[in-house]
Amino acid sequence: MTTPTVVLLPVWAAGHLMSMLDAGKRLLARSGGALSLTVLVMPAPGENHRCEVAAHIQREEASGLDIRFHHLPAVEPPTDCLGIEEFVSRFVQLHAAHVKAAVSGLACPVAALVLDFFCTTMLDVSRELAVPAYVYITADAAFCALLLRLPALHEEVAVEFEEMEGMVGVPGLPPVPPSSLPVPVMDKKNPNYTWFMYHGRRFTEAKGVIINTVTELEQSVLAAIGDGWCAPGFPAPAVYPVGPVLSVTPPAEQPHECVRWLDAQPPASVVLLCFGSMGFSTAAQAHEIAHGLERSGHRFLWALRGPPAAGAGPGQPSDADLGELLPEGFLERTKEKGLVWPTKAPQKEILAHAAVGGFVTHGGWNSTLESLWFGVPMVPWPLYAEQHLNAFTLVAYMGVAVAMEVDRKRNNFVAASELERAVKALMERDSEEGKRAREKAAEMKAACRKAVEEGGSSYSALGRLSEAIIKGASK
Ligand SMILES: COc1cc(-c2[o+]c3cc(O)cc([O-])c3cc2O[C@@H]2O[C@H](CO)[C@H](O)[C@H](O)[C@H]2O)cc(OC)c1O
Ligand SMILES: O=c1ccn([C@@H]2O[C@H](COP(=O)(O)OP(=O)(O)O)[C@@H](O)[C@H]2O)c(=O)[nH]1
Repeated sequence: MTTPTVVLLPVWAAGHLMSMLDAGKRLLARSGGALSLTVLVMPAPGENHRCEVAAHIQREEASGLDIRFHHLPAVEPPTDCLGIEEFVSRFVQLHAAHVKAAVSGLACPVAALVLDFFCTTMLDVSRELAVPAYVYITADAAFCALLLRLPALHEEVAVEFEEMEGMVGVPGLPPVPPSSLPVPVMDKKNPNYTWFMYHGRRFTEAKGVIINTVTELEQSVLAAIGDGWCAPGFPAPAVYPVGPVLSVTPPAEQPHECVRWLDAQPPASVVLLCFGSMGFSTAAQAHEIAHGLERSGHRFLWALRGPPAAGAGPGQPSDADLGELLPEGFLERTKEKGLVWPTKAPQKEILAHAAVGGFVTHGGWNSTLESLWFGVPMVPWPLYAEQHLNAFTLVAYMGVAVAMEVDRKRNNFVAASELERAVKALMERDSEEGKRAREKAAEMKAACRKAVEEGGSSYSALGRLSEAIIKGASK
C-alpha cells in the first residue's frame, strides 16, 4: 500500500505558509517514513503573494523531500470585505469544493488534514470525507486560548471590551487588560470579530491543535487548553506544542551589509528595530524614533519601511525614502552609532549576531520566536493582528520583554521620550527591568533549543502527533 499522506492547507501569507511547511517537514521526519506530505496550494490573491509563494514552493520542490504540491483552481476573491480576517476566511471558504475534490482524488490514503487556523470552514470537508482534522496555530498558545474562550466571553461581556470594567480572564494567563486584545477583537460589530469567534468555536471540533510554541514558554496556558478550561462544555482538543518552528538557514556566503556593519560593533551593544512584513513608519513617527534613539545613546540597526506606495495593497510597506522620513542631519550625527536599513532586512541573521543585545519588534509571533531562539530580549511595539496580546504576554507572562507605552488610539504612536526610556531600560547593564528580561530570554533560548532536541518537549509532542495520525490512518 502507498504511504498515507498528511494534507496541509496553509494560507499564503509567508509567516503562515513557511511555518506550516516547516512543521509538516518535522512531522514527516518524525514519522520515520510512515507518512508523506501533500500541500494544497490556494492561488494567492495578489501578484506579490503569488510570486512569493511560487518562490517558496520552488525551493521546497528542489529540496528532494517527499512533499507533493497540489495547486487548487483559482476562485474569484470576495470584493465586499471589511478587513483582512474576513477576507482570508471567506476566500478560503470559497475553496471548499476544490479542497474536497483534491483530497478525495488523492491516490494514497489520507491520514489527516491539517488546517491553518483561518481555514476552519474546511472542518466540514474533513467530516464529509471522514478524515481526521487538526488545526495549526501559527501564533502562540495565548492566542489559541483567547479564541477558544471568545464565544463565551462574547456572552459574558455585553459592551465592547474597551468599555468593560476590569480585566479579561483567559485561562492560564494573568488577567488581560482589554486594551491588549487583538485588533479584530476590539470591534464587535465588525465581521472580522465574528470570524475570530467562529474559528475559536470550531477549534473544539478538531482532533487536536498543533501550536507553534514551546511548553516551557506557555506551560499554564497549554495546560488550560488541554484541560478544557477555555471552552467549558465543549470537547478539549489534544494539544501539540511543536515549536519553535523556524527555518534558520546557514549564513549566506557573502555576508549581508547589515551583518558586515554588525561585525564592527561590540558584543550585545546594538538594539535592532524591525517591524514585520507589514509594519511601516510615517515621517512623524520616524522622527520620534530617530530622536529617541539618538537620545538613548545606544547603537542601533533600524529596518525602516515607509507607508505603502499609491496603488500598493495596505499590507505592503514601501522601501523607505530616508530623506523624506528622517530628521535633518540625523544620519550624519549618528553615523558612528547606527545603521538605517531602508528595505527588508535579514532579520534572523541579524538576531543571530553577537553584537545584537535587544530587539524593538512589532511582536509578530515568528519574530518573537526568532528573538527567543537567539536569546535576545525584546521591547514589543504592537501594530496589527494579534500583536497587542503578544506584547502583553511577552512582558507580563513570559517575562522576556520590557514594556513600552504605545498609544493604540493614535495609530500605535510612541513618543521619542518613551522609546528612549524603553531602549535604555532594555540595554543598560544596571537596569533591573532589562536584567530580568535578559536573564529570562537566555533561559528561554536554552529551553527552545532543548525542546526540539531528542527527548525535548516539542520533540515528544511531534512524536505523539505522528503516532496519533498514524493510528487514525490505520483505522
Ligand atoms: C493572527 O491574526 C491575524 C493575522 C494576520 C495576517 O495576515 C496576513 C495577510 C497577508 O496577506 C500576508 C501576511 O503575511 C499576513 C500575516 C498575518 O499574520 C501574521 O501571522 C504571524 C503568525 O501567526 C504573526 O503572529 C503576525 O503577528 C501576524 O501579522 C492579519 C490579521 O489582521 C490584520 C490578523 O488578525
Ligand atoms: O525586514 C524584515 C521583516 C520581517 N522579516 C521576517 O518576516 C517574518 C515576520 O513574521 P512575523 O510573524 O513576525 O510577522 P508578520 O510579518 O507576519 O506580521 C519573520 O520571519 C521575520 O524574520 C525579515 O526577515 N525582515
